[in-house]
Amino acid sequence: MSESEFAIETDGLTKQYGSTRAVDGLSLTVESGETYGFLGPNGAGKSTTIGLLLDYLRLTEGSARVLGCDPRDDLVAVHERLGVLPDRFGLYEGRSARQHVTFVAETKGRDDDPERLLSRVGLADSMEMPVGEYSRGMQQRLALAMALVGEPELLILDEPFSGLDPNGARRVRRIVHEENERGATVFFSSHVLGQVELVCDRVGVLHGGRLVAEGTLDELRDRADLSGDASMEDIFVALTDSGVDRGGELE
Ligand SMILES: Nc1ncnc2c1ncn2[C@@H]1O[C@H](COP(=O)(O)OP(=O)(O)OP(=O)(O)O)[C@@H](O)[C@H]1O
Repeated sequence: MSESEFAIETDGLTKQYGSTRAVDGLSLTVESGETYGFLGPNGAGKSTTIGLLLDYLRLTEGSARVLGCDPRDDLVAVHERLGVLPDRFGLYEGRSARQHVTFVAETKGRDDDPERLLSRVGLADSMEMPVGEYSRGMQQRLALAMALVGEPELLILDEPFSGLDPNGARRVRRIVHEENERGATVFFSSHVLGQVELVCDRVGVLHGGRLVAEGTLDELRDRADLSGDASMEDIFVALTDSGVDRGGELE
């Protein structure tokens, strides 16, 4: 276990692509054991941030720590303790879901039961089918099952609700709850605001590569000057569409 109280810490994290600052001086902390929703409109920099946390991308400035480790130095150690649902995941079309999960378990040196994990994501009945025959939502759920292998300390999920029907989304919400109950930290990006509202302890709102707000839903409502029954969508629009100062953080 890490000695850090933070599962994720970034300080001035920046990624420059030519003239585009995809992530611009991002400083955020995700506490161990919390469920943190990383929200932002298309192009806000969510996937780029996740890529930097996982060292899939090289940062331009600043720093990141994941489970107390610098991902640039401790890549293998960090990845063993992580479950990741990437933005773009690759599957072997001719292989079954069972083979995919078994492969991940072997790679991580774990003995998870593939059937149990695939049941959790609702794929038990189709786990022997070639995944090339899966729908988009089924592939997404398989990718989540692969992320769950080895009871990771930290789950980093890029848009876990994309492509899911309401039943699939409900199942994923339940998994997020269960993983959190078992003690895992869950960090996920989304623009599906309703899902974020239902599962997150805290939310960070990214806009133009910068954190425009961070806090509990109640704190964000206050910051956006909205009433107590304002939805996550109201908050999101107020914070990303108005003149709220960029980079402000909640107390
Ligand atoms: N490889 C790249 N080269 C140049 N610009 C890039 C590259 N990858 C991302 N960008 C730019 O960086 C910015 C942030 O993109 P990113 O994919 O991180 O956003 P996002 O919040 O994940 O968006 P979405 O919700 O649409 O997935 C965008 O302006 C995007 O065009």
